[in-house]
Amino acid sequence: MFDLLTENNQTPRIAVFGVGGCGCNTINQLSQSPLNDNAQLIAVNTDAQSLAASQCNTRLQIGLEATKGLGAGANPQKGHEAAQESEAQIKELIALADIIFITGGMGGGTGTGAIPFIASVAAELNKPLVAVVTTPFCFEGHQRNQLANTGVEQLMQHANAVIVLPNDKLAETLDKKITLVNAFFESNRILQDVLLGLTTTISQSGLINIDLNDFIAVVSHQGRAAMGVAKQVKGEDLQLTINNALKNPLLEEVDLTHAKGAIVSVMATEDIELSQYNNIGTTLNQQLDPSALVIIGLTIVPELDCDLELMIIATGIQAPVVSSAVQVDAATLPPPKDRFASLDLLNIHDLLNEKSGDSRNDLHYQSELDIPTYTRQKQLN
Ligand SMILES: Nc1nc2c(ncn2[C@@H]2O[C@H](COP(=O)(O)OP(=O)(O)OP(=O)(O)O)[C@@H](O)[C@H]2O)c(=O)[nH]1
Repeated sequence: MFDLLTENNQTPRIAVFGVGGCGCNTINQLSQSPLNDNAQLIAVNTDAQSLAASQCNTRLQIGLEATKGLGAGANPQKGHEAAQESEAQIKELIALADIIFITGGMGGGTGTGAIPFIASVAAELNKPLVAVVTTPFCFEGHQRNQLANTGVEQLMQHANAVIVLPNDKLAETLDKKITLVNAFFESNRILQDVLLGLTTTISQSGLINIDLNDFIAVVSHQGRAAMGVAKQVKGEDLQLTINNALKNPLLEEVDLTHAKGAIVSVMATEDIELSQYNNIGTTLNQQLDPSALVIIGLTIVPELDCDLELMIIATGIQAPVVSSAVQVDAATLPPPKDRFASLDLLNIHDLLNEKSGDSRNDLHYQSELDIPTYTRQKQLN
């Protein structure tokens, strides 16, 4: 049913699980990107039809008995049972990797129920796991938002780090007139970029390396994680770039002073000055918990089209999160029933699959979303 890379080489083996409709969409789009050979994409779903449309080589249908291949019907309990039923296959896939990334949308049945279960299996096998999940749009209703919040809480009990990207925040960055399908598609591009950034960070050999052990040391602080990306254009103040990365509008508003660790990946031309490099470390140390472990990797990219690019992942954030999902005012919403039925999402998923097939050479979108250079360069090669 699946075939995972087992080659024993120096670079860590990364398994990227996309779970449920949203997770499978994201890794479908990710499968179009030039990923390192050490990263294996694994589509996991209860929905046989959606899985059949996946472009990933490794596909795992979970819970054949529990769901009959028809999805979990927005019931996280069903999603959990489905993953439990397929525990043996999940274990086998996790055992083959050194680090696990997992992505999906919280608020439905499969992702919300199965992602925390998969994270618990990884914890049992002592494999580090970083989750990147979305929370529903406000218009999806109070019920989905509540399911999503419960799912995130459960996930945090098992994952090393949980990066939450609220769909509303993703939408804020898009044109107000964007169609619903395009909003999902573009938000998947952002998810895709976060995952690509993560896998690249630990696969790349730089001048100052971030190796797997560094990465694990920082993500080992359980709790929320936040990730920001920014570019320093020529002549811009470095401080401004660092602040832009720390105040990434895509992420939940987290208080970084509670962060216990940070991984910083710097891409720069060979002109980078020692003082600039030091400045990044000093600024971050001022913004984070004084005891935070900060690791800064540096990769020289001679043909970089800006002075430098920063990717910051802050981990171990335990303080309450100001989340748009939590702030939903039930009184302003129509009756608390699920207005975003899974059937609608399925249709959207079909359209997204078609769209991701169409977009392989669509560099117009990429420049619009300011995809980091390491992604673009690989795509152009
Ligand atoms: N950004 C983004 N969010 C999505 C996408 N599809 C679904 N979502 C979000 O993820 C939540 C869960 O939807 P799905 O992933 O389709 O649900 P599921 O986990 O497959 O669960 P079931 O359909 O109940 O089996 C939704 O409420 C949306 O907020 C997508 O393609 N992109």
